[in-house]
Amino acid sequence: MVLCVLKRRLLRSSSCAFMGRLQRQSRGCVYSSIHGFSHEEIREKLQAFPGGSVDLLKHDSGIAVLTINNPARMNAFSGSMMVDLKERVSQLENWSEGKGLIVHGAAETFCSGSDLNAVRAISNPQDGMKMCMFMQDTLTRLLRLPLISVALVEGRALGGGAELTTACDFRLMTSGSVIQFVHKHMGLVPGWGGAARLVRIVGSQKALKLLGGALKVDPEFGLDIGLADEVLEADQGAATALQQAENWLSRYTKGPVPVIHAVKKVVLAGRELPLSEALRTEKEVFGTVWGAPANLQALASKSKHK
Ligand SMILES: CC[C@H](C(=O)O)C(=O)SCCNC(=O)CCNC(=O)[C@H](O)C(C)(C)COP(=O)(O)OP(=O)(O)OC[C@H]1O[C@@H](n2cnc3c(N)ncnc32)[C@H](O)[C@@H]1OP(=O)(O)O
Repeated sequence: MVLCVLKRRLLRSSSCAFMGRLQRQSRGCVYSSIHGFSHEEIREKLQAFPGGSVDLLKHDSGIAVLTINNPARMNAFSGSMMVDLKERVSQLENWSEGKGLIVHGAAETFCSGSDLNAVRAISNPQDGMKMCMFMQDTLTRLLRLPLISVALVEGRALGGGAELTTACDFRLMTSGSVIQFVHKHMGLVPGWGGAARLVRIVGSQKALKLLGGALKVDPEFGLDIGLADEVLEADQGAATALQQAENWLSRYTKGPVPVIHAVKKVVLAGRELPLSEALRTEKEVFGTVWGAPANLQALASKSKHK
């Protein structure tokens, strides 16, 4: 009897710890006030550099489209767009029916990084650090969404735009597109978390070459080094690149929401956590799908995997 109660308490407390860990991991804030990070202060500073927008459209299919929208500046990120992006990510964190996300740029080009006009105005180290923390926080939360995400790269993804592509699970490149970490040419290194993520995607040797040489990655090179997952050729049937990206993504988002979320969570754990912690997380996530409706339905239907 006592043993049972103890066991139940232990289970409850370990499941609380697990939920806390998952929540921290999935909400994924990197910085807090201990790091001198004041969300409100930075937000106010960034709002002083307006222009463009970041737009979110959620489809009934469970796939949302996030559009970086500042075509007059090749979709460069103004300060207010950085704030917009954070708000859109918060909305996606609370989208319980969501399964997939496509991030793309307006007018057939991806994003040319930070708006250089804003960059020039805040080119002192203190403001640079604040912007860096703000964007690291946002892009980490973007990558940790329980959705399967794709960056659709048309035209150019430069500087911070290249970094944004690495905050998605996959990258699709259209013919003629280029991803380029131009930071070295600007006397910089990535600051939006792009270097850390790039190393995890292509490995440290290739990341060193891409950053050290500010190399232009075209679709063929992208596929070769594993930065691009697929090249979308111009479609004879006149499907737009966005429609092609939706078709591509829907292969991975087919199925019930809890199962897709579970898939993303176990992969995220494997990607980010030390093995023993990743295994524990996998066990806990497994516990949420084992015997759940989708599992019971599959068992009842005697499915064959031919
Ligand atoms: C380095 C890291 C840093 C960060 O992490 O925060 C950054 O991201 S800094 C930004 C890095 N990006 C750049 O330096 C891009 C500079 N721009 C270009 O190389 C070209 O404009 C290019 C290749 C994107 C497009 O060239 P194209 O000849 O096709 O068009 P235009 O040059 O005429 O560009 C049209 C229009 O857009 C303005 N533009 C482009 N990028 C930016 C930008 N990042 N910030 C502000 N404005 C940008 C460009 O000035 C033109 O405006 P216009 O008024 O017509 O002159």
